[in-house]
Amino acid sequence: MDDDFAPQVRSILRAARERDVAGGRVSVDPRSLGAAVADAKADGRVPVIAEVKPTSPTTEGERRDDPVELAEAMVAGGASALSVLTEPEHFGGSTANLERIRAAVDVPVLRKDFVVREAQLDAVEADVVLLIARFVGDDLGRLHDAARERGFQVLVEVHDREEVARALDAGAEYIGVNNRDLAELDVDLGTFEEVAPAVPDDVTLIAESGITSPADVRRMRAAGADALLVGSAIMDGDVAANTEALVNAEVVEST
Ligand SMILES: O=C(O)c1ccccc1NCC(=O)[C@H](O)[C@H](O)COP(=O)(O)O
Repeated sequence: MDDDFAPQVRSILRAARERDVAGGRVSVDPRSLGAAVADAKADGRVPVIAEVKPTSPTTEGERRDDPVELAEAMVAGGASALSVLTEPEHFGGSTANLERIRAAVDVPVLRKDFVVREAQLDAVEADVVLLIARFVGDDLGRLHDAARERGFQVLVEVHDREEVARALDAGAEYIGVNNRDLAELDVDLGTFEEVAPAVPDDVTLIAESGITSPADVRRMRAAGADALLVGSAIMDGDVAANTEALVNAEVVEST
């Protein structure tokens, strides 16, 4: 299976498989992601999940600002929820960052990492955890159940319609379609447009990766996205202003 992935992704997976977790089982009382998305829609804001992403295999350099200050600026810019990278080797993240951010803000916080074993769910409390269908293979249902038993909401990330079917079999209530192809690391917003019709209306559907402008936001929303997960375009420059521009992408100017 790993041969299908770009070398950077194979390296991420190797590191994920080797990462140990000390400590006991977590039990989470989560802030509702569904309610945060619904509140934004009711206010005429685009539901944006802004990502604290210090670096990545496809980003040059690393943003070294205090992650809590970045997170607070994203919330000030209108983000409905945050995604926080906890993967240390390739994304400059940490579980400590997530703990500090979750204590500082009142919006739901997604733990963005590459969980491949049940024990890794216990690394830190978060409102939502990510499971990547392509990485966990046949373990998706078991890991989804294990995460739900701990109280987490679960975002299942998919890249094609076959993975949507597997996510639904696992009981997914939140599905993210990643526009970034983990085999090649190419980004194509057409992926979301192709896959979204396979997701039932009662699932909260999130468009992930490659969203860089208000026009991209409108394109993903027109294709059925309930919410958008945006990292690089928010992290590049003034994070509050960048978030605000995407959150207000559907505001019609009155003259
Ligand atoms: O972002 C990367 O370079 C990357 C490389 C390999 C595997 C995963 C990667 N990103 C993970 C993500 O899911 C994104 O951080 C997230 O969807 C935001 O994407 P973007 O808005 O394009 O930064």
